[in-house]
Parts: sequence; structure tokens; C-alpha cells
Amino acid sequence: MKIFTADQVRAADAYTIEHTPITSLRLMEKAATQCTQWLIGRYGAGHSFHIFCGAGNNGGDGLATTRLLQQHGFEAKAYLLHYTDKFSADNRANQAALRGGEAASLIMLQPEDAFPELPTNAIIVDALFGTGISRPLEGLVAQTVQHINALQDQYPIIAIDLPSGLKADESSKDLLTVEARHTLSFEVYKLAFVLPENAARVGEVHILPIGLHRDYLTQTPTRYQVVDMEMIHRIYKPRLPFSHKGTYGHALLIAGSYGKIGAAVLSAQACLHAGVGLLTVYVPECGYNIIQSTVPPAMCLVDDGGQQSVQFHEAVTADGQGKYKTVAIGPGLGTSGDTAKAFEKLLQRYHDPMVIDADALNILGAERYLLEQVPKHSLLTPHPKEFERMFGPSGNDVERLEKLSAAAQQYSLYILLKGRYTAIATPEGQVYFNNTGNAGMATGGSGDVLTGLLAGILAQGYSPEHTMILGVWLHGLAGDLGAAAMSQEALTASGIVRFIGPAYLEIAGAK
Ligand SMILES: NC(=O)C1=CN([C@@H]2O[C@H](COP(=O)(O)OP(=O)(O)OC[C@H]3O[C@@H](n4cnc5c(N)ncnc54)[C@H](O)[C@@H]3O)[C@@H](O)[C@H]2O)[C@H](O)CC1
Ligand SMILES: [K+]
Repeated sequence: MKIFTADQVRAADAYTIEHTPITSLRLMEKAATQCTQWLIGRYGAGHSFHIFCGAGNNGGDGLATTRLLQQHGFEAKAYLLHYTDKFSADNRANQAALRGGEAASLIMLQPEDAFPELPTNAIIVDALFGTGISRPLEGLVAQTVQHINALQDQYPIIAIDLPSGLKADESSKDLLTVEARHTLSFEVYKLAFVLPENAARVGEVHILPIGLHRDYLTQTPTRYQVVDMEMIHRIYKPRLPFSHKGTYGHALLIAGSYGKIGAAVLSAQACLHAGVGLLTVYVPECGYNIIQSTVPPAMCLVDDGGQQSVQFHEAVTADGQGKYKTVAIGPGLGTSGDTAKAFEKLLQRYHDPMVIDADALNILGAERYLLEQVPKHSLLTPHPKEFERMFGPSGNDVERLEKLSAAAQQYSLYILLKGRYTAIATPEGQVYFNNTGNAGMATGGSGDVLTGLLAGILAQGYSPEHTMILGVWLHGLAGDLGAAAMSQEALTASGIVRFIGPAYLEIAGAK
């Protein structure tokens, strides 16, 4: 699903009005109808709705929603904030329509008025500002938003289109905004929804269709997209009936050190569950028995350098044309000087896209010049701390996203940045956001599982871009299925591995 900028949303609006027999007032009615249905479906009988409206079209949505809720027999009141007399035309039309209905359901709130008393069954709806926000909230609006936020533990707060005060395409880091439990937005995602700094502001996002013109939606190129099932279906390739293990590639996984062989085990298990044809795990001597007994389908190569591997570059032939379709390196590897030297030699020998994670990223962070030598189109999987070590700190999430995208373009790499919506930046400047996964996955070894999954998918012949999108999505879905079966708390990295299979089944089943 595409992420539109506020300008693109306005253009989609205008295009729809121009190319279909629909007026802007009618489009607002559709938006309000969708919000009304969502509110009734979610909260239903026994609740009263208190809708705080601004003077623009977001306020218009709120006024129309109030009227439609009343028409469905619900108690609903609109509080129109009187901070200006410049109401939009569609806002005025909806004020009139509401006045024509039940008396006392449209209340003008003046700057000197106290915040209204709300009954215990209240649902607060925020329709103050949407995409039209252009400056920080102040005066009556700021006071109202502060009041609303102070009530968030008592009443559900539902934002229409955007939590008021939040900018759709820029960082709102230090700004006052509504803190909603749910945000009901129209047709497409907005960048603000996927930024970690806005997690407490947007709550759960629900995208409601309002009939914006298909042509505009499909033909407008966007820099940002949210991965959805449709995209996953386009990427996923079912296995061929006449295939053999050679069809699905041979992966070399370089991982583990004394005390961290578990990272190699988890990665290896995930790689096998991803569907790789053959797997060789390269570990220091102390890992040999462990790998052979816990991951029997994998072969094992042993380094004789002691507690960390220091000769793994020799596992690939000097011209890099060896038997391995994919190399993944990093989980539990260690960062000793000799390990770092071996990594540098590996980069000199192996020129196909590889998967680089954990300690291998830390080596890159310490020896920045090595970034230039990483094979083009490799997959890097840092969490925010590792990212910062490599590319420096950022003032806010949008700045960090720019940094991520710039690095991916500069070094021709696929770099992801882990988070609730993991961002995947491509060498072409696109950024995909992943929408699967949950807080239960914030557990040791979860990243090692992702590395193995990516290696296993890449080895099967998927492109690096498709590997990133499919791998991160499967990882999150496996975590979601695991959490559903055993709770977020009890989910472990091994639990995520166990649910990779069911996650594949969901794609195959829905195809
Ligand atoms: N295609 C769609 O998605 C549709 C969206 N709809 C809704 O319309 C709003 C956008 O409406 P707009 O009138 O352009 O903007 P706002 O209501 O967000 O803001 C109104 C107005 O307020 C002024 N303003 C900006 N910042 C401040 C401030 N801090 N204090 C006071 N005033 C401020 C500025 O002049 C704005 O223009 C969208 O979000 C949807 O909710 C349609 O209803 C259906 C189609
Ligand atoms: K709003």
C-alpha cells in the first residue's frame, strides 16, 4: 500500500472530483460514513460520541460524522472550536446540516469556555485538524488538545485522518498533538503513521476506503510504501514439482563464537526453515558439536582460530566463484581484530550480495572504509543502535529515514532499520515499511533468526529486494503467529523459528 504525502492526498482528492461525478461535499460524506460505520462497529450501543471539530475539512468530517451517528440512533455531540471565523465551505454546509437536525448537538466552544463535562460512556473523536495543519497548535486548540490527552486513560480517543497537530510528512517530534488510541485515515497510509516517535500519538491505524480515483492511486509514484499481502503474493514463488535441493541454493552462514554459538544455531535453523537447499555453518571449534547435534540438516565447517573465527575467508575460493550461492555473516561472530581482518579478506573475495548482521555490522561501524567494499546489493540488517554506529546519530525519525535512504543509495545496498514498522531502503531510493511483528519479538536472538531467514530466501534465487521484503514480512508474521499461540511474553527466538512454516502456509493459502 502506498504512502502518500499530504500534497498527493489533496491531488488525489482534486483528481477524483474532476474525473468522477462526485463533489467535494459528497467525498466528505463518504469519509464520514466510513468513520461512522467504524465507530458503531467498534463501540456500538451504550456509548455517546463527543466530536471535537476544527474549522476546516477535517472539522467537516467530524460534523458530518456527528449527524450520521445521530441518524443511526446514537447520542452524538459536535463541539466546534471557535478560534476563527474562516470555516471551509464544506464545513459550513455540514454545520447547517447538523443544525437542521437535533437541537443542542452542535456546541460552539469559545476560548473562555471550560472544557465540557463528559459522561462516563463517552468516546472522544478528534476532528480538529488533518492534513491541513501548517503551524503549531496554540490558544483554544492547544488547550483543548491538552484536555483531551489528559483524559486518554478514561476515554478512548479516536482521531479522524490524523491526530490533530501531527504533520503527515515531517517530524512532529516536539510538537503538541492529540494522542489517539485509534486513527481512522482515508485510502492510503501517511508517513507519520510509521515513524517510531509517533507510536503513542497514532495508536492503531485503520485505513478506510472513500472511493478516491483508482487511476490516481495506481499511477502516482511514491517514495514510501507499506508492504501488504498483495505485494507478498507478487513476490512469493511456490516450489516447482520437479525441483531438487540444488534448485534452492547453498548458503554459507558464518556465525557464533565462544558463549554465542546459540546465535549460529538460531540463524541456521531459520535458514533451513526458509527453504534453503543446502546449508553450511562456519563456526569456531567450540561450536562443532553443538551445530552437529542441534541442526542436523546443516553441514559444519570449523575454524581453528580459538574462541572466534578468524579464517572464514578461506571458505570461499579466492575468485569468489565457489559453491555458495549466498553468504551470511555476523550473528554472535565477535569483533576481535583478527575476525575483522578475516571479514575484510572475505569482502575482497566474495562479490555477490551477502547478508550482513550483528557483529559484522559492528566491524563495519568501526572500520567505515569497509562499507565501500561490501558487495553491491548486499543486505544489511541493523537495529537502531547498530545503525547509529555506522551512520551517526539523527535528530528525529525523519532525519534518520533520510540517512538510511541516502546510505542505501550511496553504497548500493539494501539496508533495513528494525522497528515496529521495519524500514527497508533500496539503492534506488525507495523505502518499504513492514507491518507484521509485535513487541514479543523484542527478545534475544530474534535478529539472528531474521539473518538466517534472509540468507535462506536469497539462496533460493529471490532478488535482494524481494528477499528483504519477503524475509522481514515472514519474520514478523512468524512472530505474530507465535505470539497468538503462546503470548508475546513467552515468545522466544526459537518460537519464531517454529512459526516460519505456518507463516509460509498463510501466504500459500491466501494465494
Ligand atoms: N481525500 C481525502 O483524504 C479527504 C479528506 N478530507 C478531510 O479534509 C482534511 C483536510 O482538510 P483541510 O481543510 O485542508 O485542512 P484541516 O482541516 O486539517 O485544517 C484546516 C485549516 O486550518 C488552518 N490551520 C492550519 N494549522 C493551524 C493551526 N495550528 N491553528 C489554527 N489553524 C490552523 C489552515 O488554514 C488549514 O487549511 C483531511 O485531513 C480529511 O480529514 C475530506 O473530508 C474528504 C476527502
Ligand atoms: K484529526
